[in-house]
Amino acid sequence: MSVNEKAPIANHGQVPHYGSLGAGNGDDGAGPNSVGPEKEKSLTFHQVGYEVPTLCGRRTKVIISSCSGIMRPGLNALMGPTGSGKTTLLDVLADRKGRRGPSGDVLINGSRRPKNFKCVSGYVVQDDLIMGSLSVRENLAFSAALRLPSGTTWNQRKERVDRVIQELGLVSCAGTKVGNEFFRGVSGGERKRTSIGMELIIQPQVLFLDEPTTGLDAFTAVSVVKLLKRLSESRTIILSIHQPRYSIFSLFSSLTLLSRGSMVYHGPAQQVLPYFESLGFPCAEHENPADFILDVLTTCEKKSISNDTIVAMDTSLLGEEEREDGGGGGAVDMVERYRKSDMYQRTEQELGQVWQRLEERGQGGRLPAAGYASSILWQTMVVMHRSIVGLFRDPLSLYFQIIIMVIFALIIGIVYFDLGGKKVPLESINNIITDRIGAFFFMCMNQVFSNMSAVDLFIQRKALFIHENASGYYRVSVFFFSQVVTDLIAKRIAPVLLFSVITYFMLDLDREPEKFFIFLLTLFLVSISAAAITYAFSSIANVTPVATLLSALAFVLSMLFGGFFIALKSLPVWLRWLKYLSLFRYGLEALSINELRGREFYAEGFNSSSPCMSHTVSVVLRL
Ligand SMILES: Nc1ncnc2c1ncn2[C@@H]1O[C@H](COP(=O)(O)OP(=O)(O)OP(=O)(O)O)[C@@H](O)[C@H]1O
Repeated sequence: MSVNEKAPIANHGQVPHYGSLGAGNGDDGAGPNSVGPEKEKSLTFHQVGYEVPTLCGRRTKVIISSCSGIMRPGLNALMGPTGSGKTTLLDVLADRKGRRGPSGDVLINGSRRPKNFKCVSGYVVQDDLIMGSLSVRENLAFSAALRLPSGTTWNQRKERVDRVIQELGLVSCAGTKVGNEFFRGVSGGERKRTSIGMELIIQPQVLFLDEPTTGLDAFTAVSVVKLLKRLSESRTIILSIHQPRYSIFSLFSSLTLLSRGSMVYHGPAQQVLPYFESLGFPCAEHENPADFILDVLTTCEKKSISNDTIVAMDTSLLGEEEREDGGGGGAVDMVERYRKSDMYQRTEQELGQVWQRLEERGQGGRLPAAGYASSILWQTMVVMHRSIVGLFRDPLSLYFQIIIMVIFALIIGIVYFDLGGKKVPLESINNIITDRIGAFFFMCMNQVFSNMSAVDLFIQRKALFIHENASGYYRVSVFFFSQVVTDLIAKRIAPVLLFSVITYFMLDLDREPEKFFIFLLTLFLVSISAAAITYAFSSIANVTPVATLLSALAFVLSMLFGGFFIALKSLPVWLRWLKYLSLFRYGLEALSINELRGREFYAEGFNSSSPCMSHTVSVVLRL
């Protein structure tokens, strides 16, 4: 029994449910192009295109153009040679390409897609973006916690998770960690099924999958597509796929073929070979249909790119007409021929009727906007809980941060050990200030540069965040807040506390409790400010080296204008304002004033410069 059939959870009005998209599974002979009373129970797309600006920005590059069709409940495959636009079309249909770029209309059950369609549809990305340090069950529970309506009880959520685990055959590995690049977890097939399960939690009526068989061995790939076939009995599944073997191809209900961004076939998968044969491309008896189709399309594409390449091309794959006319036309011909086919005309006619009905309904043609299923507070709690669990499951970076901080504190403590109380030897009188300022400078430097470890904070999980945010798990602010708070408490604040205690007492700084807390607060603030700079670069950069270099540049400039290496008054006037941006300046000044203001130091000893050699002097230094 499918997940959908057993669903007992009431929809509490937060996530619109669009009802069944139709009972047919695409194998009932109706096919995607049939005209009939069920035609609106589907996803239809009308003249869909996608363009991106070129590098020079003045012109646009067309990635897909004028794609129209109908996807009914069943397994709808998008196929085509590499770079033909499968993923782009899938993303446009799933409303994942933003506002600029896509054109055309996508309708669900004959109505315009709701705003935030992402919240009510499922999308499984090619790379299986799931948290590796959590188990299969924990990942599914995370999805259930955020994507089921807020009125859902804890038991109902658990029940839904259990059912998905059973449905997808994940019972034996439910408690196993998914795994990541550092440690092995579940198998590739189990990981893919977990990704599918993350989306099935919300029982989407439309499920998109980008190349779900990539990276899987042949047997696992077949079992995953068989699973999808079973799930497609009650929902529309649209998947892009590159070159499936026959056992997978035979499971498809409908097939959409793309060539260089245009559709060259859209109809029942079983009719594609007769269609190609009618164009003069007969498939050999034992040839895999998918291989054959891609060979034909690739050959035609190559042919249209350059007539020179036809010399090296396997012309046996061309139709009779192409062989006779010496190879003109190519992919353009395939598009033109499809547009002249009965299949295309039938689809257009049916789409026309759907469109007409939409226009008759006037303004009521859009489905109610979908929203986030849970409140911002709940999202923050759930995402933060996952961050904390993830941190403690993989605590190496946390331990390392603490160990490095302790080592640095001990080094500073040893080098500047016992800077002395009130009384110092006369020959050290000059060192009272310089040693302290030197120690404070190194403390600030340590606090600032140790935050370089935060450059990965937003880069490491960027892909996961983009996917989850695009799928309507949580808001951007929720992710930002949860990541920052977890990182600050665990990796910034706790190590500073240790560092402060060790250095303060080893250096024997002023023992007044108030001064110790100001010292601690100053180091906290320096550390947090440096972390904030690193977070900013981590958010805007896509790769760690760029974020690291930008952070290092900011810190070095901050150090330069901190007043330690050069007196700020010696700087050129037009550069002096930079001191206001220097973390080091604020940190150094605060620590120095805290330690030195109002203190008195006594120096006593033998004065060698005195003409009277036995004279003893005492100096009182008041600051
Ligand atoms: N934002 C973009 N800017 C420039 N070119 C793009 C952009 N997005 C896609 N393309 C180009 O559009 C074409 C189609 O890309 P798409 O990823 O949709 O193809 P695909 O059929 O899924 O390919 P594959 O099978 O290799 O994954 C490719 O040539 C790609 O380089």
